[in-house]
Amino acid sequence: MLTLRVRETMSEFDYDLIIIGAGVGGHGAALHAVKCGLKTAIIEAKDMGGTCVNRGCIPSKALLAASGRVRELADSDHLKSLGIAIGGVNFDRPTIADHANNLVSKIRGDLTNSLKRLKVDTIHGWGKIAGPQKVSVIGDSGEKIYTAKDIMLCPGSVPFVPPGIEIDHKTVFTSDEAVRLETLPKWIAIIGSGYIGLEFSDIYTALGCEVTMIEALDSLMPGFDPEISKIAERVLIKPRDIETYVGVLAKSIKPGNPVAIELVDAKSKEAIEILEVDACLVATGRIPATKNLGLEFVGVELDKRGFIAVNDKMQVIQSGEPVPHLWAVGDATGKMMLAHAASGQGVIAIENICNRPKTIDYRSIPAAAFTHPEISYVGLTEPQAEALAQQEGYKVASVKTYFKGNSKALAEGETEGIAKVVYRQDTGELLGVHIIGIHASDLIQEAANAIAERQSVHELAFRIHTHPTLSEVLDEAYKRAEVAA
Ligand SMILES: Cc1cc2nc3c(=O)[nH]c(=O)nc-3n(C[C@H](O)[C@H](O)[C@H](O)COP(=O)(O)OP(=O)(O)OC[C@H]3O[C@@H](n4cnc5c(N)ncnc54)[C@H](O)[C@@H]3O)c2cc1C
Ligand SMILES: NC(=O)c1ccc[n+]([C@@H]2O[C@H](COP(=O)([O-])OP(=O)(O)OC[C@H]3O[C@@H](n4cnc5c(N)ncnc54)[C@H](O)[C@@H]3O)[C@@H](O)[C@H]2O)c1
Repeated sequence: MLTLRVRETMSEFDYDLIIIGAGVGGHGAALHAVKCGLKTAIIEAKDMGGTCVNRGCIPSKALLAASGRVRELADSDHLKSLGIAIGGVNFDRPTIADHANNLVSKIRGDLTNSLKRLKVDTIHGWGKIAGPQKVSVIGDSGEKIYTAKDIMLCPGSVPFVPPGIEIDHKTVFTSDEAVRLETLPKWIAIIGSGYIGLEFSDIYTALGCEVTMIEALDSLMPGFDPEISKIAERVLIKPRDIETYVGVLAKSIKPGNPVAIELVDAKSKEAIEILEVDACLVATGRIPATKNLGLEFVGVELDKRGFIAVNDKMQVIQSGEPVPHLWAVGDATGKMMLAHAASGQGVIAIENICNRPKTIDYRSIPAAAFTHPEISYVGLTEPQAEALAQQEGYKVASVKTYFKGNSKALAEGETEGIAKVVYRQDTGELLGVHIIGIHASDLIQEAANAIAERQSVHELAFRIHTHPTLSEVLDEAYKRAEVAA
């Protein structure tokens, strides 16, 4: 059946599927498309692997790994409590930067080869829709038109720089430059306390920089469950060389030596002060890279914020209706700006293209900040769960367990942190799990799997966990919830 279908489309179109953008969204979709027997091409204008591989997850995690070791080895009290004494720790900034750059090259090479091996055609150039089932690519040798039964848009996102902020890429820069770690400024301001602000404050402070963090909203790390944000502030901010401003807007930033940052009250817009620092990282969110995609040739308009509207099957939507043979995944859809969400959406789109209807379940997609210790979550925060419960007419409960009560955490001497489980009081259904503590990014997966299955704490409390492991922090939480429910 499948072979016949592919042969039919091959006679009619150049490809079964053309993907625009070879980030993790496009790459994940391409791998799955080949498994489904689709003749596939992927178009990339810049670097294979997109943001995650070249300017995002990969280099930032390499920097966090190296700077995390420095932090650990510099913590003489912690080492002493384990009976270890070392004579100080030295590091070499360029070698740490090389570690990140080399990892980027390796992973970009692996990703490119994986597409070659699977006979996915890689086309370099700017891809855009030229009409229904038609794509134009402008590359070094001019414009070429290709036809495809289905087209998938995966153009990703770029850093958002608020008006008034001038970027010179040297003294005032975004994560695109920060991941290269070309300097270690003595004093750096970080605008925004989201994922990037938090991860880079971890890197910079471990490597001896003084940080000033400026957040426009009323609390730091506003995206996390409020209880987790509070603990994160106590563990990741207060004990470190980090000064914070909340409810404060960076109204203008002028690059130079020093960098001048005009701070105003976020609500009243009253002037606060001019801050002078050595450098500034602007980490104020990301915007979709959706300009010049030729959407007008198929009558599609972007939403108000510039995202491509999609349904849960990843079909592009116009006026509430799916546009035939047009799909979009990844950051450009504005759902969850995470690498695994992008590739997960890609897989869902391919399943639907192959007539195996599937929808994406955002509730069960986990997220993590790779700080020391880490933060992770899946599902709803407690305030989100409360709001939903009020609409749907049930009550929400939550329980907490502490890393300081866990044998493995005690053995490691890493006892900061909690796991918080949010669930429906009537059925025990797990609604959200939030963790801050050592290896939180790995611990969250079992909760994500449980939420995907809409499991209840009544079932989860009977799952046997290995002893002694950090996973018992969650085991204990499920057991407490089962008793309380
Ligand atoms: C500093 C940083 C750290 C991050 N860390 C993590 C992390 O630890 N975990 C995590 O899950 N996520 C992380 N993210 C987020 C993650 O990188 C993104 O969610 C992910 O890269 C989105 O993938 P995508 O395929 O949608 O888009 P992108 O990765 O942005 O890829 C889009 C690609 O499309 C190309 N393109 C765009 N338009 C066209 C066109 N018209 N023609 C041809 N090519 C085009 C672009 O050049 C680009 O290569 C991080 C992001 C940053 C910035
Ligand atoms: N570990 C991870 O998974 C990871 C790591 C890094 C980035 N990312 C992804 O990249 C995206 C971008 O990260 P981010 O940290 O830039 O965005 P973010 O949306 O997480 O945080 C941006 C913060 O900046 C604040 N802000 C905006 N304008 C401001 C101003 N003028 N002055 C002061 N504060 C201001 C916002 O209130 C917000 O708290 C995230 O959405 C995330 O999905 C993920």
